[in-house]
Amino acid sequence: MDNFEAGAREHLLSLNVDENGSESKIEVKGLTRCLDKGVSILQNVSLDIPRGKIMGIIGPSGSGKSTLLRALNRLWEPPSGTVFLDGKDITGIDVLELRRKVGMLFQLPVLFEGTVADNVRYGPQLKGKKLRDEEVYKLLTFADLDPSFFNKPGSELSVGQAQRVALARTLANEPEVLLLDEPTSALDPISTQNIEDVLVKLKSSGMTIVMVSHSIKQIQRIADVVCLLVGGEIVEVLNSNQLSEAKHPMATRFLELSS
Ligand SMILES: Nc1ncnc2c1ncn2[C@@H]1O[C@H](COP(=O)(O)OP(=O)(O)OP(=O)(O)O)[C@@H](O)[C@H]1O
Repeated sequence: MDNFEAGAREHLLSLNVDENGSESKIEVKGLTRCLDKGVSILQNVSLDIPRGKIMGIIGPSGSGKSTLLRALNRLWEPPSGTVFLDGKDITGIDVLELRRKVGMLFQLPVLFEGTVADNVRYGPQLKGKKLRDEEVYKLLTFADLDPSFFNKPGSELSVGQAQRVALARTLANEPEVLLLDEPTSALDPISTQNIEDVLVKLKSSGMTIVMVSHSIKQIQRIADVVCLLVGGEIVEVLNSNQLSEAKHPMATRFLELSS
C-alpha cells in the first residue's frame, strides 16, 4: 500500500466513526406505519444502517421496502423519534437540507425540462450556486456518461442514459447517503453494470448507500449487508455473503424462489 492509499484509507476509516463513536449513519427505531383501515405496512422496524457501506433491502412485493426507504428522507414523514441521521432525529432537520444530504434515485428517472447540464445544475442552483461547466463534465463522467451529453435535451435520452443523468443530478448535491429504489430494473445489463460500478466507487469514497433491489444476484455483487423485509417486519439482517444462512421460513422460501 503506497502513502496515498494509506492516507485515503485512514481518511475513510475516520469517516466510519462519528463524534458519538457510532458506526451507524442512519438508525431506525421502532418505525411503524398503519393505514387508516388499521392495516400495517411497517411494524416496529428497527435497523442500523452502517456508515460507508452498501445495504441492500430485499423482500417480497408489498413487504414495505419502498415505504421504509421513503421514510429515510421524509418522502413519507416518519413519526418523530423513529429515524436518526448521525444521531439527529430527521423530523427536526429542514426537509430540503435533509434531502440534499440523503439523495434518492427511483426506478424510472424523471428529468426536468431542459438540457442534461440544466438537470445536473438544478440542485446547487437552488442554493444559489452555479456549477461551472468543468464541474458538470466531471459529474457526467463520474456517472459514466460521455461529456458530449452536456447540451442534449433530457427528453431525447434513453432510460439508461436518463438514469445516469439523474444520478449525476443527485450527486451534484454532494449527498452523504444515497437511497436507491430498484435503480436498474428498467436497464439493460451493460447500463446495470455501469451503475453498479459507480455505486461501488461512491462507497469507496465514504458514501452510505441503501438500495432496494429485486435482484438477489445484484445484492450479492455489491451490497455489504442485506436486510430482509417480510410483511412489514425485518426478519433477517445478514452479510451479503451469508444470505444462504437466512433462517426465517418466509425468507428462505423467498431466497430459494428468487435465486
Ligand atoms: N400511500 C399508501 N396508501 C395505501 N397503501 C399503501 C400506500 N403506500 C404503500 N401502500 C401499501 O403498502 C404495502 C407496502 O408497499 P411498498 O411499496 O412499501 O412495498 P414494496 O415492498 O416496496 O413493494 P414492491 O416490491 O412491489 O415495490 C403495499 O401493500 C402497498 O399497497
